[in-house]
Amino acid sequence: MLRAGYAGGMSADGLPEKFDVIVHPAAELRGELRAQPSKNYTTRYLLAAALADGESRVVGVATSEDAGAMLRCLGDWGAGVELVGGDAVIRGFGAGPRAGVTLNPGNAGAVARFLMGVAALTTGTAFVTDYPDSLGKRPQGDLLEALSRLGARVQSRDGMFPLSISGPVRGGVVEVSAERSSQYASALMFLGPLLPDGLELRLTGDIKSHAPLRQTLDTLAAFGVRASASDDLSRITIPGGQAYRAGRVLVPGDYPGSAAILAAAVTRPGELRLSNLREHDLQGEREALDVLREMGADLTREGDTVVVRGGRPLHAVTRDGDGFTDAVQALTAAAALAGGTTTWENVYTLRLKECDRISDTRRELEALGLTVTETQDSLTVTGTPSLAGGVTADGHGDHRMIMLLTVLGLSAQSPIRITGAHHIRKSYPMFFRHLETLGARFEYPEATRD
Ligand SMILES: O=C(O)C1=C[C@@H](OP(=O)(O)O)[C@@H](O)[C@H](O)C1
Ligand SMILES: C=C(OP(=O)(O)O)C(=O)O
Repeated sequence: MLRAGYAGGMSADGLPEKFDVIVHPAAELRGELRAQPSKNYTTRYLLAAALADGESRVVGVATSEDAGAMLRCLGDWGAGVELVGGDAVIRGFGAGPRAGVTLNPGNAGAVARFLMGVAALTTGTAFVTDYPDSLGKRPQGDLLEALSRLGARVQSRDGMFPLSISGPVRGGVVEVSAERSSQYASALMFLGPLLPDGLELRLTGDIKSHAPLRQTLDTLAAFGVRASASDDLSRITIPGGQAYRAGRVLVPGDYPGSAAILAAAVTRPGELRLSNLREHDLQGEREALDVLREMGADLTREGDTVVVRGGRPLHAVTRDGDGFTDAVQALTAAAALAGGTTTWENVYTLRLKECDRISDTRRELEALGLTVTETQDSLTVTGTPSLAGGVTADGHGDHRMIMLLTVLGLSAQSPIRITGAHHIRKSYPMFFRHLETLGARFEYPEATRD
């Protein structure tokens, strides 16, 4: 089976297997880029293609580790997986993934959760991860509870990996908490149409990450699955006995990763044209453009191309960050270089991602000399017009933290070293290469953390 992304030795980005990065200050960033394919649409389209009978083509798939994790797990479950040019051709297993398989979704939270939902179609699937300190610490209990209320047998280590799930289940009405992650509800949405009785989902708690839930509905529709939802998404109805319809889907550009490129471009002099970012897109991180504009950035749109004229002074904002959860780290970099004090509210779920993106951000920014405070569900940063740099920062094994620290390094007076920078490959393998084409300079010494 062909795999996306890193496959041992040197990877497609031409960088070593594990590396730190030394980020040199950039006088300016100038050039044109095409946004990489969306992580969240890639994972969804690949899964929906596997749940269809017949052959689907997912055009322009991401080459990130998370995409690779999904492809690997679907292959292990019995799907035919072939990479042809930039596309994935998937021969689906329909409602019948192989039983008795152990899946390893790597460090991919959404991939893991979506597959856990679908595992209720099997008479036993085990889940392990080689990231015990990251995915292994993320909570799965809300989804396991919903699955067990539907009649699945579940086993786990205190609601975390490693775990196992056995069906079959019939479906019906079920509650699932959406307070810690939307991925639990998305997981059940992928499962629902293939159950005899379908699913009447009741999302409980203060629902977080509405945008990815709408992307899941969008994906179901793209594969011919009927589903309806209340405006606030607290009730989602998926009739049972349906089939996913195989077909051809095109992955749109990735807003979360692009938010980091945009944050870099607005904070340095120069000009960037970033294409492949469609205007009417359900990715919540599209809002990053509005936030940067509100901060004072010169950012315009020409169709699917975003044009940035960088180096304008930025000022602080206060925003609810839940709608653009995967862009908060990128925007925090802009906030750290802006005048005034920025607060991201309603971002508690950031604590439950690849690292604790509230406390770990505070620690790293404080080490860079910034003033940062946190509450349970907010992060506040006071910007500085002049960042000294000259320090080593911990990437916390988290691609979004690495993006944040890289953007800061480009604006610092002395280079910043970021440990474990290879974890950028989880979502954006070409991140450093893309910035290099704009004029940034990096060194890639041996990694000093895993
Ligand atoms: O459904 C998805 O693809 C995702 C949902 C979000 O997670 P939460 O729902 O946990 O916020 C997001 O952070 C993640 O990167 C991808
Ligand atoms: C949190 C993220 O991903 P996931 O939850 O899929 O691991 C992310 O991409 O920032």
